[in-house]
Amino acid sequence: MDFLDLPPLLGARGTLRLPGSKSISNRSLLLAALAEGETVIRDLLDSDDVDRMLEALAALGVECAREADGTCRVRGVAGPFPVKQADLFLGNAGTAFRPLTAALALSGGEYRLSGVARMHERPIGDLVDGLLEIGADIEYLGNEGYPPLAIHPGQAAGALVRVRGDVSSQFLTALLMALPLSGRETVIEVVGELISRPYVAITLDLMARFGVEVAREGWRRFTIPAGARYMSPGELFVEGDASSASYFLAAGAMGGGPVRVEGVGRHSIQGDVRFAEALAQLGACIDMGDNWIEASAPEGGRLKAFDLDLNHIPDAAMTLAVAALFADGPCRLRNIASWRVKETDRLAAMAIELRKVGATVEEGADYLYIVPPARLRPAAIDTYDDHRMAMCFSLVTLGDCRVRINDPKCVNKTFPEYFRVFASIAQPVPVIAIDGPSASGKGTVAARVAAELGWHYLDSGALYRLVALAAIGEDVSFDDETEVEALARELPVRFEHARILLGDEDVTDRIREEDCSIGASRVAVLPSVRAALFDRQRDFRRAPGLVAEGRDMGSVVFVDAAYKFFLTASVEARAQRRHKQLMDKGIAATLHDLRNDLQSRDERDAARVVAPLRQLADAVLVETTSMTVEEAVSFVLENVRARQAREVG
Ligand SMILES: Nc1ncnc2c1ncn2[C@@H]1O[C@H](COP(=O)(O)OP(=O)(O)OP(=O)(O)O)[C@@H](O)[C@H]1O
Ligand SMILES: Nc1ccn([C@H]2C[C@H](O)[C@@H](COP(=O)(O)O)O2)c(=O)n1
Repeated sequence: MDFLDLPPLLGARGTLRLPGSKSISNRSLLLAALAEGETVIRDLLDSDDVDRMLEALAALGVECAREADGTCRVRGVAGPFPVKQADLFLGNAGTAFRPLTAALALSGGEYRLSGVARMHERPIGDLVDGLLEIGADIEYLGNEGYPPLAIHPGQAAGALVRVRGDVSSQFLTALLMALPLSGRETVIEVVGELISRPYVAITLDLMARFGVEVAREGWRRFTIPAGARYMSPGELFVEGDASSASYFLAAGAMGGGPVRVEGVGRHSIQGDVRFAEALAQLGACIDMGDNWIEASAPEGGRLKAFDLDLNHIPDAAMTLAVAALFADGPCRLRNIASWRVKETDRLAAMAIELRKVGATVEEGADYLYIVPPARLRPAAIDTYDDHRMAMCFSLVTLGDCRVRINDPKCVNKTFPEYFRVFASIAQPVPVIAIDGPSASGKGTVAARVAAELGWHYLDSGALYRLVALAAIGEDVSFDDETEVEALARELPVRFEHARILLGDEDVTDRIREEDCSIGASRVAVLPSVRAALFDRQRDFRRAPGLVAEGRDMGSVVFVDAAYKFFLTASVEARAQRRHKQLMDKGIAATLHDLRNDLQSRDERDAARVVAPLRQLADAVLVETTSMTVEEAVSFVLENVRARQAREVG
């Protein structure tokens, strides 16, 4: 399984340009295709769902020319599609599948529409029923009520059509966009309460831009006038995606901010801009311009607990489920039953994954009740082939908590560049990685640098020494990888101030003895032991920062460390330092033996296949043979501070 590890963050701030709205992109493409004249669509979203729509339109005889800058020129066919036979694969793109079903039912041809397995689990029966009512001929090729579909030439002709509004507003959208093809006056009556109304508002707004004005009586009855024909508006700009904006606005509210998104603003036609209002209700500071929105943390720092009906912003509401983890009390998200028929059953998926990071969650038929944990827990998040799950859970990192996002490429559905853009506003908890050979002084220097900065300190070598000690205690051979790995996974270790406890035993000095030194370098060559200690080491990364020392801090465990050093000294100097260190502790050793032992450990550490000791190209060399401890500490601190100053400047 492909995955992406995201580090814990100190905060978020910055400005970004949003990708185009998926809803507007796919609606615009279809309307431009059915219209008379050429439409130049600017800032079209570049994503999987839009690709599916473009492929379908090409197969149906519509010329669409896409340019690198996000412009797409569509030569409209001025009515039903000219190609009368086609087999269309629409992936998991609901915004392509539903409207095309309706438009093809009125195009008088033989068509087959299919998608990925999940698309075949998403209901379409209510739309098909509406189309059958007006004379369309549609056949289910799999399960009744679900894709795939075969559409045959029918007599679809308008008049009166009824459609349910309480499962997906896309059914109504599909009928609205397709029915002008009949040329007759058609009335659509919504049965049941219409959900996600803002999405229908987008449809009506875009239809009007293409010259078709729909008369609306509340949200129950819509009349398409006789003789309605789509006419190209010439040029059309796609707004930034308001649902995608929600992750960044939430990041600003949860991570200090300000975070500004460009591409949507107070005149947006997308309902999800109202996510900003919801955030404001949680106490976030929101500012809005014509084409931007900005969010910062509440005055008191913490978001307020909430109980909200979120029917009007079903997609952006998912972001609030993660925001609930940052609230000052339990939160309720109500009226979100539509989540169950989206890319996955989002109610179930969200509940499962929120629990993984420590929340207590009650999952109702149409609500979630979320009790935030006192402290978030690192977890590997499953994303269910749902782009929004992946994007939402990236925000957990703002709780000083690392997360692993499984199958991160699912964001390609709507926002292929998401993680790159997220990284551009993220402020990771900084790491100073100090690697080097034995007895070079890296432990002494790292501990002092950490104390000076008030950061956390990781002595990664101690973990390998502890594994060696556990192996000695359990009489396990250092070469028995399976047994040693099991010990490494279960290691009952606690770091308490300057003391190290294994179980209840204080082993701070014991692990420095020679048998543990040699054992540590032997167990450290075992790949599964290194893997077993990987997350344990990464858990030391906490605000305000971490100084980590060892052999592979900069190369493997904290590859993204902001500051990397390679601290070394001649083997002679190191042997003398170790000799003095042992003498001071009253431990007998000869300089000759220590020198040999250091050399063989260095060779083993440098020669092993996994995570060998080496100086990285991006690590600053600290050659300490003729430096005092104080000089080495000052060198590291000055280097870090100089770079911090450059970054701020
Ligand atoms: N620049 C230095 N000059 C002189 N002595 C030093 C210097 N740096 C460290 N020392 C001393 O060398 C000894 C070994 O240092 P330390 O234990 O920090 O090394 P290390 O690289 O962490 O070793 P190991 O990898 O075995 O854990 C300590 O007693 C320390 O005080
Ligand atoms: N990141 C690390 C840290 C240590 N080791 C190995 C190599 C050493 O021989 C042994 C003990 O380390 P020390 O306490 O001397 O720093 O553990 C490693 O492979 N990777």
